[in-house]
Amino acid sequence: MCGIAIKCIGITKNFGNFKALDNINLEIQGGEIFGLLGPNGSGKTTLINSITGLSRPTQGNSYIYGIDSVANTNKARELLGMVPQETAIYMKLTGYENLAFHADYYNVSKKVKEQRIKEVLDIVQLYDRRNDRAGNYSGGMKRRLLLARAMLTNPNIIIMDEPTLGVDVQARNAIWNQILELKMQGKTILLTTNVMEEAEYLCDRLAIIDRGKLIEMDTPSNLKEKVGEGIIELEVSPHQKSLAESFNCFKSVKKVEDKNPQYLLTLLNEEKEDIIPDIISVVSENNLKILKISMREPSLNDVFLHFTGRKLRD
Ligand SMILES: Nc1ncnc2c1ncn2[C@@H]1O[C@H](COP(=O)(O)OP(=O)(O)OP(=O)(O)O)[C@@H](O)[C@H]1O
Repeated sequence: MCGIAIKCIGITKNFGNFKALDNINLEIQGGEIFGLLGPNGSGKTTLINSITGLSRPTQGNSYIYGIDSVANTNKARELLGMVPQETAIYMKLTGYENLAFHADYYNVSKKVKEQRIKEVLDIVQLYDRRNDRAGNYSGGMKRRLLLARAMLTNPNIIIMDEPTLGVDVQARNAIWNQILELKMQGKTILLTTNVMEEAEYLCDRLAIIDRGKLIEMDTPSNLKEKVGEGIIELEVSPHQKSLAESFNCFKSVKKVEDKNPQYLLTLLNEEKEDIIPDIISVVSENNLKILKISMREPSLNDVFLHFTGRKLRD
């Protein structure tokens, strides 16, 4: 479905005196994979709960394809599938029974129920294990069962709260592939994550969330471009504070950070290749020894640090 799938206007959420969300505005286009990237406690779950109508914002409104998700929660939810963070599964029921229960709850007609459950179990590769108790599934299998459940009613939008939380690399890759497959089918995906590799690999656009505020919103590559063209990591012996000032004089250096024992030099777009010999000269003029020097592309961690002054996972 094209158009604006999810829209938040001025979402603020207070818990007592604590402001968990502060005036969040965003628009997610149909067919996008959109990520909310932020550390633990930054407000990601609170925001998706506001979007799904699970929690009423103190101020502001969210719309799912134009339907107000608080005023018209049931109608908005018909367009949504939700993968919650907690393992909200009936552990004593089998995988199949969990889905059948959900299908009945959402009034999936008897005629299509069995076929649809088979389809979603096939997609998440749990069909062979359908008759095992969900309590005996691994962490990755439980998350895949939740994904199957979210897909059961074939919703246009799937919202996932930390889709790969606590799963191993193999299960993570399987979930990532399933998310990309959903995008190929034209679904809109909103996910939360504090894992930069996940955000980078999956998301068309990201909103950086920190302490309840939306700090920046763009594609991963544009966000990285906003930081700079490259990052040089330099370590010298002995570490000398005044060196940072010398690097600041280079015209292709945008910012120098002294993260003793390392200096981090963020580079501007031009002339970045020429800078390494200049750095080496300055170091040797000061009679210091280079222990390490390397240049790399900015990461989403650098983006987070740049915009918030903190690391994503401090
Ligand atoms: N029901 C509540 N009552 C009081 N404070 C709450 C409540 N729910 C969330 N908070 C607080 O709001 C802030 C945002 O929490 P939230 O769960 O949205 O963060 P998050 O970014 O999803 O974190 P995580 O990555 O750990 O899931 C936190 O400081 C949390 O303690």
